[in-house]
Order: sequence, then C-alpha cells, then structure tokens
Amino acid sequence: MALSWNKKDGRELRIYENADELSSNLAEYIAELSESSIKERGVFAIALSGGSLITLMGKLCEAPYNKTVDWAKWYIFWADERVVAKSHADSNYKLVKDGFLSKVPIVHSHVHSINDMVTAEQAAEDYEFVIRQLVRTRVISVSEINDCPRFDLILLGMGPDGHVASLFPNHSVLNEKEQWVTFITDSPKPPPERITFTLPVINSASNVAIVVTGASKSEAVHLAIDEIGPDLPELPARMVRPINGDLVWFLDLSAASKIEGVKFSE
Ligand SMILES: O=C1O[C@H](COP(=O)(O)O)[C@@H](O)[C@H](O)[C@H]1O
Repeated sequence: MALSWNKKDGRELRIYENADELSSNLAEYIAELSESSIKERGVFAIALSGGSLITLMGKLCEAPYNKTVDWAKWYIFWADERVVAKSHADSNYKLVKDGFLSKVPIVHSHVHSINDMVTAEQAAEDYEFVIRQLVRTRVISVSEINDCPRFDLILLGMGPDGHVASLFPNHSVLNEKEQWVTFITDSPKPPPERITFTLPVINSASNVAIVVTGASKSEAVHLAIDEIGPDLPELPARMVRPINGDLVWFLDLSAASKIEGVKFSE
C-alpha cells in the first residue's frame, strides 16, 4: 500500500499505487468483512453499486476467495439501479451478473434486484418493501439509532461530479430523511430514471467503502475529503458519514493526487 491514513473524523483512506493493487486489497477487505459478519450474524448482507466498482472487485472471483468465501451466506442488494430492463447494457444488475454473480456460487434467491417492469417510483417502493421484509427476518440487521436497515457492507463508487449511488450534487433527494429507497427521473448522467438508497440508509451501514480510481475524479476526491470552507456545494460523497459504522476510501494514486497533505514517495 502506498499510504493508509486515519482522518481525525474517523474516515480511513487507503491509497494504492495502482488499480491492480487496489483490487487485491479490496477483495481481501470484502472477504474479511464477509467472514466476520457470518461469524457474528450467520449471513452477509452486501449492497453493491454499478460502474467501475464491479471490475475493481473482480479478484474476489479468483483464488483463494472463490473457494474460501462462504458464498451461500451472502445476500446481494443494489445501492442504486438504473430503471431499465435487466438485459439492458445500462443495467447495474446486468453489470453485476456478468462481472460477478456468474462467477461465484451465490444462491439465486439471495439476489435482490429491483422490479424492472414498473415505473421508477413503484420500483423504489417495491424495493424498500423487500428490504423491510428482510429486516424483519434479520437477514439485514437494524440500526438501533434510527430503525434503518444496517447493511453489513455498502460498496459505493463515485462519479467525477462527486455523486455516489444515484445521489447527485444539489439534488433534492439528498434531503430525503424518511424513505430508505427513493427514485429520480432527472439524473444528470444517463439514463435519467433511477432508484437509490437514501443517505440515512447509507449512513446506517456497519461498513461503507467508497472505491475511486483515476485522475478525472481527483478534484471530487479532494472536495469530498479535505476540510474546505463552509460554502461547499452539497457533495454527496462528502455526505457519506456512517453514524455508527466504519468508512474506508479505497483510492489509487491518481484519484488521491489532490488530497491535501498527502505526500507520496517516488
Ligand atoms: O451511474 C453510476 O455511476 C457511479 C460511478 O460510476 P463509475 O463508473 O464512475 O465508477 C456508480 O457508482 C453508480 O452505481 C452508477 O449507477
């Protein structure tokens, strides 16, 4: 690892030489959390995002993890989804199916994707209902602070504009406090219709990791992580602060290049 840094506010930064090194360490991090959750609760409830994250978690499908992880105890969710058919190239479900689910033996009935046959509003409502049932049966744990679902791990990517899941800068959904899953029909990044976990759900997880590579995201990483003036626009990645959980940023050197005070050795 190039650098590991615990910020005073509890956030941890793990910065790697390149995407390959990041990938290896991300796989180990996920496998360790899977093991500890299964030991403690008997299951592992993990929410994934789309985008570059899925390629970056690819080493989890390889040795030793393909044999050592207790895949039968995994329950899969999506922190956000595009409201398109599951077979569509824009579908986060399809991305995960092709890049991950097709390579490891996860129980089919443990994979909870959205209903792609209904409107975005209905899909968000249905997905929240599914999550409520699984909180009731304790497949997903519950936050003692606010009754929100407490996922064992939520994995997020971040766009160059600082969006996470489908929470975009200055969008009204950033203020959603009641719903667990909501929808948007005006995503600035296509496709426009999406469902997304809300900030209260993300911030109630036991563990959240934000995984970011590439220089095009370095400015957003700086704005999300560094202490900057009070006039900062609402940047979703900056608003990820688990109340009673751990947040780790996985970054490559390019993505981390504008963080203040980070000095890299040659
Ligand atoms: O649209 C989305 O973008 C973000 C970031 O994607 P990336 O390819 O820049 O890593 C992703 O995390 C989110 O799930 C997806 O819907």
